[in-house]
Amino acid sequence: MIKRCHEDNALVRAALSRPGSGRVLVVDGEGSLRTALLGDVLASLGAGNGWAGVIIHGAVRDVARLREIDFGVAALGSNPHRSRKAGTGTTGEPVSFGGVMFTPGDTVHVDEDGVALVPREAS
Ligand SMILES: O=C([O-])CC(=O)C(=O)O
Ligand SMILES: [Mg+2]
Repeated sequence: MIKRCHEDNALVRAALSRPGSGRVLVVDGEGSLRTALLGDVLASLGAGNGWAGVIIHGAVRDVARLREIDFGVAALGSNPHRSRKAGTGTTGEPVSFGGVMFTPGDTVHVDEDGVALVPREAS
């Protein structure tokens, strides 16, 4: 989980550089569609490190290539602009967006229609 990485994807790269063990990285980009928090390079990095995918409350880019990578991507939209690499945000805390609180250990189901969350207590 990455909280409040507004138009800054340094923490996304850092997280996807570590072993994913089949997990989904949840990223709270505070809903900004002005810069992309992930593209094909970071998606390939995550796939290579065993991440199942990402849920991004923000934008991505390189969409045509993302479709070819075995890595799930759910995002609000796309934008070709790059993000800052300053390291804004925090890692590991619960994050909340779209009226949903994501807590480490929850299960998520994602398809083309959207995201469904199964809280840890219910699974
Ligand atoms: O480098 C970035 O900031 C995002 C990107 O385009 C990629 O991951 O391919
Ligand atoms: Mg790229």
